[in-house]
Amino acid sequence: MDLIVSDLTVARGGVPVLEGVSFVLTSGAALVLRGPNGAGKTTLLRTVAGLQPPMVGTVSGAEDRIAYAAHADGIKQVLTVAENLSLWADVFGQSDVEPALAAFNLGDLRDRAAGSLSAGQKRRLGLARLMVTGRPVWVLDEPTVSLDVASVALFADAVRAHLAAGGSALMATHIDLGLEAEVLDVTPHKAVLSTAIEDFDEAFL
Ligand SMILES: Nc1ncnc2c1ncn2[C@@H]1O[C@H](COP(=O)(O)OP(=O)(O)OP(=O)(O)O)[C@@H](O)[C@H]1O
Repeated sequence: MDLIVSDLTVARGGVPVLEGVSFVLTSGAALVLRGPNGAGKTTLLRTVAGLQPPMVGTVSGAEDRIAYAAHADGIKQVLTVAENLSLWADVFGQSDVEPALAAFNLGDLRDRAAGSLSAGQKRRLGLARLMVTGRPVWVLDEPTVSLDVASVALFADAVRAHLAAGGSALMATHIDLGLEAEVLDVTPHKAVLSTAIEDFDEAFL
C-alpha cells in the first residue's frame, strides 16, 4: 500500500507553514525532505504521522502503518536498553528484540539503564525501536543527530534493509546517508500567509 499525501497544508500554532505538498511513497522507497531551518519539515512529518491534523489536504495509507521517530522521546530512563525494546515490542504486538539490538550495536549495552546512556547511544536506542514496531512506514525527524560516523552507517544499513524488505521511509535529514532516495525540497511550498507574517514582523524590527 502506498502512502499518499495530497495537497497538504500544515500549520504550527494555527499559522500555515507549508502548503500544496503532495507526494506518493511506495513500498521499498525513501523520500528525503530538505529545506532550511524552520522551513516546516518537522511540522510536515508530524502531520503525516497523525500527531497533528492537516489544515487542508489528506494523508492516506498511514493508518496503523507508521512508526515515528523524533528525539529520545518515550525512552524509559529506569528501564534497561533491552527492557525498553521489549516494552516497545509488546506495544506493537512483536516479541523479538535481538535483531534490533544487533543492528544498532546495542548488545553490550543491553543491561544498562537507558538513563545512563550517552546522547548517541540513546539515539541508537530510539532508532532501534523502529525495528520492533513491525510497521512498514518509518517517519524520521533528523534521525542522525548525535550519531558518530559508525552509527550513521549502522542506521543507513537498517534503513536499507527495511526498504529491501518492502518498507518505506520518509525522513528529514541534512546529511547524505548514501541511500537511493528521492528528495523533496519543501522551500517552494512555503505558505503565503507564513511569508506575510514574517514580513510583518520584520517591519517592526
Ligand atoms: N509550537 C510552535 N508554535 C508556533 N510555531 C512553531 C512551533 N514550533 C515551531 N514553530 C514554527 O513553525 C515553523 C516550522 O517549524 P519546523 O520545526 O516544522 O521546521 P523544520 O523545517 O523542521 O526546522 P529545523 O530544520 O530547524 O528542524 C518555524 O517557523 C517554527 O518557528
